[in-house]
Amino acid sequence: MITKLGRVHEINILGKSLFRHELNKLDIALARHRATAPALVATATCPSPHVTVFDVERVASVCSRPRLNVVYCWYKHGKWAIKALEKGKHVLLEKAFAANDAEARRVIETAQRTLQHDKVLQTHAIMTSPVCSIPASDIRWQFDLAGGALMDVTYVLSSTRFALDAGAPLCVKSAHTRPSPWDERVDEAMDTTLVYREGSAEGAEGEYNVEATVYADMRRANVAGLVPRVWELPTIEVETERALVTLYNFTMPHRVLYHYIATKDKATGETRYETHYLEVLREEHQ
Ligand SMILES: NC(=O)C1=CN([C@@H]2O[C@H](COP(=O)(O)OP(=O)(O)OC[C@H]3O[C@@H](n4cnc5c(N)ncnc54)[C@H](OP(=O)(O)O)[C@@H]3O)[C@@H](O)[C@H]2O)C=CC1
Ligand SMILES: O=C1OC[C@@H](O)[C@H](O)[C@H]1O
Repeated sequence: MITKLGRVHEINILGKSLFRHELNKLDIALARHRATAPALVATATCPSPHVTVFDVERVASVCSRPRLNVVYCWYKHGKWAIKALEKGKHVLLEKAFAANDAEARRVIETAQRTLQHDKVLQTHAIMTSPVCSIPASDIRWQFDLAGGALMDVTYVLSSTRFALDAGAPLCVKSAHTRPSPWDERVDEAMDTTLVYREGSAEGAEGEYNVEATVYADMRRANVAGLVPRVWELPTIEVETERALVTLYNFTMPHRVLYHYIATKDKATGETRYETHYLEVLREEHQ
């Protein structure tokens, strides 16, 4: 399930790189002539066996299929995108996504009217390093070098902002620190709740406020003094109205370290797991 693909104009800017990395998540593609469709897919940077190509004139009937959720359209016309949007599908459009101003406005108006974003209710991001894994001499502990847990594992903040498509937080609701044993000005751990405005990235007004908790710890105690908490590799949980999405180890998705993206459907209780290892992506793109 893709809960939110982003605004139409941002998708266009992302272009090929999004196509390359997101292709496996796409369900259908549209081609002007069914006969030429395989050739079109073959020219893609990373042809995916998961993409089914349909004659674009069939978009309305194809989009009636409930399991299809995203339509990738690489034509400079909005009419097919509008049909897909009318069926409640997300659309991924190549530039220019419309032939003229009026058509562009129709696409945007249709998207705003039909796309139902799964509203984000809250997020929780965590990243910890086991006690003794960072020696006392490390720059991460030095106040003059901007040391401290939140400064070092800032991924908890960047992932939160990514999930919420948000700019800087509106306010700090609470913040609890555990000072470093070597310098109390440096946070060894930080546990904070921030309020963000969803959609406020790059100066946008945004839509609604969301509470986000983050926990960063550079000297996390082992369980029973022995077991490092490997499950606290950088992880973010994003709770939406319909799902709980967990991205485990999103910064270092290597096979050795393991990672996953879990999507739990709140209605059915079912959880779907997927992995996107860097090595696999690299191999596929060579
Ligand atoms: N983007 C990413 O994925 C990652 C980013 N990082 C970031 O990279 C940075 C370096 O981390 P890491 O390589 O592990 O650290 P290292 O301890 O290996 O390197 C630290 C560097 O800082 C220099 N240094 C030490 N003291 C001072 C000082 N007082 N003034 C100026 N320079 C100093 C050292 O130089 P000298 O040898 O001369 O003492 C050394 O080159 C950190 O800021 C970290 O947050 C780290 C890991 C991953
Ligand atoms: O950037 C980083 O990524 C890996 C962490 O273990 C490290 O402390 C941090 O600097």
